[in-house]
Amino acid sequence: MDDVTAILDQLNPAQHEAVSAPQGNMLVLAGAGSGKTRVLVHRIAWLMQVEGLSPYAVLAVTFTNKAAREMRTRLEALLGLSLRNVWVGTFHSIAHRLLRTHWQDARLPQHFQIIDSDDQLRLVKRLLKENHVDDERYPPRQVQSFISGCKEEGLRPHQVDVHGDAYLAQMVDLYERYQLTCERGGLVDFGELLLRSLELLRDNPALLAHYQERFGHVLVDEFQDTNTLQYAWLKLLSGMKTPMTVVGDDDQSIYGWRGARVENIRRFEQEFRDTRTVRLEQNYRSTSAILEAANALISHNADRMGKELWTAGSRGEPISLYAGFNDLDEARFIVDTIKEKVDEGYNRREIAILYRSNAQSRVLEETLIRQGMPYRIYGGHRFYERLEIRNALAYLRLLLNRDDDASLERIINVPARGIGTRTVEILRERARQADVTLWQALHDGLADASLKGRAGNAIQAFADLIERLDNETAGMSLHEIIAHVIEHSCLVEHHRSEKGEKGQARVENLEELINAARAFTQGEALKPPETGEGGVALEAFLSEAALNSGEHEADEFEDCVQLMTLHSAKGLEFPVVFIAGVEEGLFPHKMSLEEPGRLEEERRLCYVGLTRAMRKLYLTYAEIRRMHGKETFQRASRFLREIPDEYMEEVRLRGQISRPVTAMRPAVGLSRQTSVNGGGELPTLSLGQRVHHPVFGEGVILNAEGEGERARVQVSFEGEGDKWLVLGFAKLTPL
Ligand SMILES: Nc1ncnc2c1ncn2[C@@H]1O[C@H](COP(=O)(O)OP(=O)(O)OP(=O)(O)O)[C@@H](O)[C@H]1O
Ligand SMILES: [Mg+2]
Repeated sequence: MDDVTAILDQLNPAQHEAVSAPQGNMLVLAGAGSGKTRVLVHRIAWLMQVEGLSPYAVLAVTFTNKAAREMRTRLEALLGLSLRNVWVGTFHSIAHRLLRTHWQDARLPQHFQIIDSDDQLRLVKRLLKENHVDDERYPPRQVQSFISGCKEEGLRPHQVDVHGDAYLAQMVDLYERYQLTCERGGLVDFGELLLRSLELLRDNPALLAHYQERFGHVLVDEFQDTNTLQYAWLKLLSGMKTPMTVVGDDDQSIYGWRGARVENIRRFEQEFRDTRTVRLEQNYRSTSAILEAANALISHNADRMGKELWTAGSRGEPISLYAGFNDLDEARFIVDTIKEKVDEGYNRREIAILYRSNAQSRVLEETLIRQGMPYRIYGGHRFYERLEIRNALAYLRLLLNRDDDASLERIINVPARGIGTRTVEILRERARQADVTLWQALHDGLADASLKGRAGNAIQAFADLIERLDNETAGMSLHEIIAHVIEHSCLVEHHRSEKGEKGQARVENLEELINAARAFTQGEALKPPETGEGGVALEAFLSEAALNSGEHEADEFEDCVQLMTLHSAKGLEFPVVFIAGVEEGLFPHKMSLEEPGRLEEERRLCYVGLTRAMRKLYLTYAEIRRMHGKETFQRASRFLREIPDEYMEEVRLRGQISRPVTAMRPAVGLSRQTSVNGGGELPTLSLGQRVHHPVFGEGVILNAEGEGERARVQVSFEGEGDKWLVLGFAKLTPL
């Protein structure tokens, strides 16, 4: 009985009940950190150990592959045996496994290929062109999301009701052609994995019976984020007979924008027979200050399923709130505080920095790198490794050096301009034979007319574009060059037309690259360049970017700070958590303010963020942030006001040399009328104030540091950009 004791030992009575309940349908509905995932793991162990279920008979669905690996490890530890045969995975990985095993029944070629969303988009564009469909009326991204949306709802082209609507009929026609092309090429997109495996089971009664027989129990974590298709898939697989255990939290439903249906929780209770609903109310993760703050925040949402959460833990430290002068100061505060925490004895991996938008990581990453603090971006790429950033950098590299083959290949058809892989192969072959670079081969091919027709025109247009960008940017400053190139190469437009969060994030990242360039020339962020303008600065900037992307890479097992978006933090926990950029427009994200229901989803995302913290939580925001290439004044997020004061404490600066002096720091929510310096003969200035300079003209004070004679201010001048000026010398007049 030792093993059974191990399974039940570390559970409270409600968890105990859930884990050891007789087999049947069960819904565990409970708030964050109440042990839902723990219950799921222990229930699997119980089913195997006590109910005698074979490892082969368990199907467990998790949200990420990492969660699946963790679940397997924890199970092996509980049961003391190796469990390579258990089916634990994400919906996609399980569907994939089914299709690989039964490719014939699924009417797929044996070596079918999975395509990602970029491949999918390329395919859609080709179809639009081949069929002479106007891509202004039917933007490729829209067609792509229409197709994915249909698949998520389980709809094949003939099942979409067009109601005589010509526009919709065209969409459906494209969907049909897309599907035909995929069938011919043996291509399977992500949505198809699920839909195809659903159809596989539905249309093969013998196979379905086999799996229904085989799986003795189906378990699902993070059930609140399942979509319509996933729900249908579970329903089919269980045949409403195989018992299911699902765990979830309606307050943590954060993927509505991707088709997740929180209603699935209620549907489950209604549709699955004799569902036992268990509520867990004790939170084991966080201090009571953190938990109460999260409870208060989420209470601002209407239409919740209602759950109570309490903790027996201590109140702990209050949540620290820090208002940075700007995003850089915010990052400095975070990294300095992390250093203190490490000195206090925390491991770096116990500390996480969470943010709403991907682009926010750039300033944080640079500050971490500068301070020699190893970090890892969880569930995503580091800033300089992101696809859109690498594309932009490839254009810039090509401006400096046409012979950079890797960069040329990377962007020759990005955004798509009709240069196919065959043309690129011809170029490559030519270059190899003549022993020249691709750029050279391309020119030779145009000169001797061996590249002609449509391909020739497209190549010519590309060569012209690069030359034109080069000419147009001559004499520009670094950030202007970058702004010009990302705009006129149409990279921004390319991603802007992408629907949803992903495209938005890519546009934000590109804009963030302009910010990086500005900061670079001001010597704020990366190493300051030796020489000032244009090409030289560009070269220095590109080298730094290359270094940033490779050199400081921490390997997976190194003890390093964890950076991730709030979305990817779901299900995880860390002793120390920072949430950066808690500002209106950023979090809640401005996109969410336009669509009904989205604000509540942002609030749930905030609830997810707060409840990741175990012992200490920091919320930070910047009063001035560079966004979309320019400085904007930011307001503290409404979410901060929704957390009662009693759980929060404002952090003020402790007057370190590398930071602005205390007197300059405006208090949270107060006006910025704080004195920049107290010196008698110097003018009294405040952040955000307009000033006049005899040479640079009018500008706004963005930042300040140092004291007395040595105090410096950063001023954003119209037309002159940002400059740091020493107050003692600069003749600034307040306006
Ligand atoms: N009975 C218990 N005794 C001690 N610690 C527990 C108990 N139950 C859960 N925990 C611990 O509490 C923390 C939260 O548990 P778990 O991650 O399972 O919660 P969850 O409900 O899945 O959270 P989330 O909603 O964030 O996914 C974990 O560190 C877990 O080990
Ligand atoms: Mg969990």
